[in-house]
Amino acid sequence: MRTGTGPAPLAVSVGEPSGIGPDVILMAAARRQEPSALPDFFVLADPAMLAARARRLSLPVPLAVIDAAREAPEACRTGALPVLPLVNHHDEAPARLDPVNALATVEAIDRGTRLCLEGEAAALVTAPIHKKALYDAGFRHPGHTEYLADLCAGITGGSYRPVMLLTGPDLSCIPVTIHVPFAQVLDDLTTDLIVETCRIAARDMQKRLGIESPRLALAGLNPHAGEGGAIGREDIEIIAPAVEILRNEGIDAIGPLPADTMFHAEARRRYDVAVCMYHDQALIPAKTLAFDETVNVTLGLPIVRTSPDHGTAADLAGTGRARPDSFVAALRLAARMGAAAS
Ligand SMILES: NC(=O)C1=CN([C@@H]2O[C@H](COP(=O)(O)OP(=O)(O)OC[C@H]3O[C@@H](n4cnc5c(N)ncnc54)[C@H](O)[C@@H]3O)[C@@H](O)[C@H]2O)C=CC1
Ligand SMILES: NCC(=O)COP(=O)(O)O
Repeated sequence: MRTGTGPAPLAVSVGEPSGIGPDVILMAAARRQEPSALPDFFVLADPAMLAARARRLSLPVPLAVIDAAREAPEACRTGALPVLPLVNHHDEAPARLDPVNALATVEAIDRGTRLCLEGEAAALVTAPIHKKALYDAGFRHPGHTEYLADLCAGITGGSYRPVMLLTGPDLSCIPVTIHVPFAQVLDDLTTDLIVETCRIAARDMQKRLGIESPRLALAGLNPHAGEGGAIGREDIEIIAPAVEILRNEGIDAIGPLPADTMFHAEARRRYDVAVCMYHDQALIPAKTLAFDETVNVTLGLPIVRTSPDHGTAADLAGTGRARPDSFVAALRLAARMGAAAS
C-alpha cells in the first residue's frame, strides 16, 4: 500500500513501440513546463527505446529511471519524465511491427494495472496497442477493454463487465457490443447485455464522472429504428424492452432513437451519453466530432483506465507529426476520475 502524501501518480503503459504511443508520451512530458500543468505521471517502458525515440524526435525530455511509483512525483518536480523500466525489451523501429515486442507491451499493461489495484497509481492511462501484432504473438483478448476486465478478475477474484465509453467535449458514446465482427453483432446483442451495459454506465458516470443522474439515449439498430418493425424487428424486440427495464429501475433512458438523427447538435443536448449497438455506430460520431479531444474510458473496472481515442498511427511514428492532444486529455481525465475514486 502507498505511504506517500499527495495524490498518487498516474501509470502510463507505453503501448506499441512502432506506433505513436512513445511520441505522444514524450510530447506530453515536454509540455509539462507549460502553464496548464499536467498531473504527475510515470511511464512503464523500456528506457532505451524511449530515449532513442526522444532523440529521433529531437525532444529534450530528460528521463528519470525510477524503482517505484512513489518516486515519480519527485522526478516530475525536476522536469524529468519518470520511467519505471520493464523487464522485457522493446525495439525502437517506427512503423515496423515485430511480435517480439509483444511481451514488453503486455508487461506494461499488467504492471500498471497491479499498481492501480495496490493504490500506488491513481489510474492507468494506456497508449495504443496494435491489436493484430499482439494477436500474432498469441494475445487472446480483443483489446485493452476486455483484457483489463480479465486481468483485474484474475488478480482480485472479482468479476467485471467492461464498458467502453468514448467521451469528448460535445458527445459521449458507448458501444454495447465492442470488438466483434459486424456479422456477430446480432448474435451478441441481447436485452440483458444492453441493460447490464446501461446499469454500469449509469452507476460509473455518476460515481466517477460526477453526473448526478445520467441521461442515456439508446440508439436503434435498424434504419429509422426499424420503422415500426417494417425494417427489422430488433428495435422492438431487443432494445425497447431494455429501455423499459431501465426506466422501471429509475435510470433515465430513452429510445430506441433513429441513429441517423440522434447526433446533430440539438439532439445531443437531450442526453449525456449515446448508447450505441455496435462499435462504429458509437466511434464514428465520437471521433468525427472531436478526434483530438475525445478520450476512451473503460467503465466497470475496479481501477480507472483512460486512453487516447486514436490508434498506433504507424504512418506518423517517429515523425513528430502526431498530435498529443487526445493523450493529454486522457491524462487529465484519468487524474479527475482517480481523485473521484479515492
Ligand atoms: N486504445 C488502443 O489501443 C487503440 C488501438 N488501435 C489500434 O491501432 C491500430 C491502427 O488503427 P487505425 O484504424 O489505423 O487508427 P489510427 O488512429 O491509428 O489512425 C487513423 C488515422 O488517424 C491519424 N492519427 C491517429 N492518431 C493521430 C494523432 N495523435 N495525431 C495525428 N494524426 C493521428 C493516423 O495518421 C491515421 O491517418 C490498429 O491495430 C488498432 O487496433 C486503434 C484505436 C485504439
Ligand atoms: N476503436 C477503439 C479501440 O480499439 C480501443 O480498444 P481498447 O484497446 O481500448 O480496448
